Amino acid sequence: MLEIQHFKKTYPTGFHMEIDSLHLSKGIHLIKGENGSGKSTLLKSIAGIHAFEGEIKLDGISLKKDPIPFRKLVNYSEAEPLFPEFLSLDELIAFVAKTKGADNSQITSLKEILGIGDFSKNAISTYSSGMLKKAGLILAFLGKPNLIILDEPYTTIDVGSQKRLTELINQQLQQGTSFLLTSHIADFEGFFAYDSVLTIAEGKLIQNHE
Ligand SMILES: Nc1ncnc2c1ncn2[C@@H]1O[C@H](COP(=O)(O)OP(=O)(O)OP(=O)(O)O)[C@@H](O)[C@H]1O
Repeated sequence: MLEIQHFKKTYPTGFHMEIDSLHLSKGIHLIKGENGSGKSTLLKSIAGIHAFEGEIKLDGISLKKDPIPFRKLVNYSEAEPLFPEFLSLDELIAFVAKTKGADNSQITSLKEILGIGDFSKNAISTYSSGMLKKAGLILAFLGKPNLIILDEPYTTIDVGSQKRLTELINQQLQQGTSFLLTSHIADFEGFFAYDSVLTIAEGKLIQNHE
């Protein structure tokens, strides 16, 4: 599903990340690591947000050679999403749904599962941290992506929403979508039957348990 070759990323602050070779099969994968180890850097690179050296391919499509087809296959939810404050979530959903090919029935169903009520009509500037997280999550599920990347999906959402999110991820997995997740929740390894668990430390992949 996902292939990474000769990956390098350096920030001006001095942080350096390097992964020589990584291949992840179709399914669900967990990325673990301490604060500042490089998890979000890797996820943002795979999502096409950060420039990097090397090659990233999803189902044979290269992010560098075919950036638009690649981005159509990957959806991403940030750990701490930021959106233009003057827009409402409904406006954001309408925009992303058009680019990702999501229909109204999918939008209605996702809103119900994630517990997104009338607040989606209001400007983002009025949202609580949980509402903002739900905004990032719903956008990541729109359309039919091959890979959904969720950075810290469970932080700040309530317990009921956490349970429904777990069901949603399992449902999408059965329909053939792959997932790449990170979490600092202590028992997160027990949440899903992961196909692999990767550990990152100081910008290096130190373990890859199949
Ligand atoms: N835009 C940036 N510019 C410069 N340095 C950055 C930038 N983003 C991240 N870093 C640095 O890169 C390193 C890795 O950060 P990253 O956000 O990938 O870690 P993380 O594993 O996701 O951490 P956390 O668990 O705290 O979310 C850190 O040292 C951080 O300071």
